[in-house]
Formats: sequence, structure tokens, C-alpha cells
Amino acid sequence: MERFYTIQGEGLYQGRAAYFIRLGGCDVGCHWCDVKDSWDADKHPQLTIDNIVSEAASYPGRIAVITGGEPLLHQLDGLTKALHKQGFRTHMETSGSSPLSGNWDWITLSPKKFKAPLPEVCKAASELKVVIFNKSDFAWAEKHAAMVGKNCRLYLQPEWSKSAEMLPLIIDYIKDNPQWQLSLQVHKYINVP
Ligand SMILES: C[S@@+](CC[C@H](N)C(=O)[O-])C[C@H]1O[C@@H](n2cnc3c(N)ncnc32)[C@H](O)[C@@H]1O
Ligand SMILES: Nc1nc2[nH]cc(C(=O)O)c2c(=O)[nH]1
Ligand code: SF4
Ligand SMILES: [Mg+2]
Repeated sequence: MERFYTIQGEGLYQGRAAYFIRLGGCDVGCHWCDVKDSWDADKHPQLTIDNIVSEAASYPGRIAVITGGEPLLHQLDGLTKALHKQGFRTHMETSGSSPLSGNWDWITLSPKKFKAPLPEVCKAASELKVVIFNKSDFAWAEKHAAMVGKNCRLYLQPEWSKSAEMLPLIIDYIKDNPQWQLSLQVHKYINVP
């Protein structure tokens, strides 16, 4: 769908320069999704792996974030192999709802009620980042915290339009459950892509 060199706004790598590759297509359908334009893959141009990777390599940063849409709708072995060959760390943002492919240095799992993640992706997650849209999402977060590995980082991220309402609840929750950390979509505050 699009590529851009920016600052990672979320999770452990928040604040780091990264080249984002946003792949078209999603079959999950979160009603609060902030990139609904990505859902229909046919609306976006098809590029070759060589094209994408050579453009990425023209910037000095060496973190590539594959996102979407839902990136796991695509077979990602070739893309991650080509990125590694150019010296990139490969990071992925995924709902985990389709089978795992690709070779990853970092997997951000953001599980969705609308199409739950597969156990294989839960086990492979480096960080779990649960969007909090309402109170029931804390239980959803705990359910998936029990499914990820013991070294997986745990983040709660307010849904953007509900931030004012959910932040106080998230702050209290983290104070009571300090294994969780806060993730804010920092790029939206500093107006970068
Ligand atoms: C647009 S999604 C694309 C990757 C993948 N489909 C997924 O959902 O993880 C990238 C990240 O943005 C989060 N996100 C999407 N819409 C959001 C919103 N309105 N508020 C907060 N986070 C949001 C998702 O949960 C995910 O962690
Ligand atoms: N700056 C920035 N950081 C991000 N982290 C995850 C994003 C995503 O949409 O996957 C994202 C994004 O869209 N922009
Ligand atoms: S899974 Fe990700 S891209 Fe798909 S609708 Fe949900 S937030 Fe948007
Ligand atoms: Mg985003």
C-alpha cells in the first residue's frame, strides 16, 4: 500500500528510525482500525521485493517494519530474506490471525477479537500490544499474556479515539499490574507518518 521512513511510534522500539512497509489486504475488520484504506489489496500498486528493498536501503536506518493491512495474509519468506541480505532487522506488526511466514527479529502481536490470533503466532511474539477500546479489553489482554512466551514484553495501547476515556483506566491497571507497560501512538502526537 505504502512505504515510509519514519520514527517507530509504538512498543519497545518507539523512538527508533524505521522504514515501514505497509502491505495491502486485511480480513480482520476492526471497526476502529486507523488504516481502513489498507483493507482492499487490489486498490494498491504491486511492487517487486527488489524495488521495495532497494528503496528501503537508500535510507540510513536498518530497522524494517512490515505492517498492513494484515501482513500475514502474504507469504513473507522472500521479503524478509531480501531485507536481511541488505542488513535490516526485520520487524512485523500483526494480528496473528493468519499462518506465520517470514524470518523475524521482532514480532509485535496485537490480537483482535474480530479474528483471534493463532497459537503459533502467540508463541513467536516478541511483544504483545493490546489495544484498549473498552474495559473488557483488559481480560482479552490477560488471556493472550497467558499464551505468549515468558520473555514477551506486555503493552497496553489506548484506542486513539477513546484515549481520553481509556488512559486513566490503563494507568490504574498498570500501577496494579506492573508486568504491563504503556504504549502510546507517539507518531500521532508528533505528526509524523
Ligand atoms: C494498523 S495495524 C496493522 C498490523 C496488523 N493488522 C495489526 O492489527 O496488528 C498496526 C497497529 O496499529 C494498531 N491500531 C490500529 N488502529 C488503532 C487505533 N485506532 N488506536 C490504537 N491502535 C490502533 C493495531 O492494533 C496494530 O498494533
Ligand atoms: N510511526 C509509526 N509507527 C507505527 N508503529 C506501528 C504502526 C503501524 O501502523 O503498524 C505505525 C505507523 O503507522 N507509524
Ligand atoms: S487487523 Fe490491523 S489492519 Fe486489520 S482491521 Fe485490525 S487494526 Fe486494521
Ligand atoms: Mg499505524
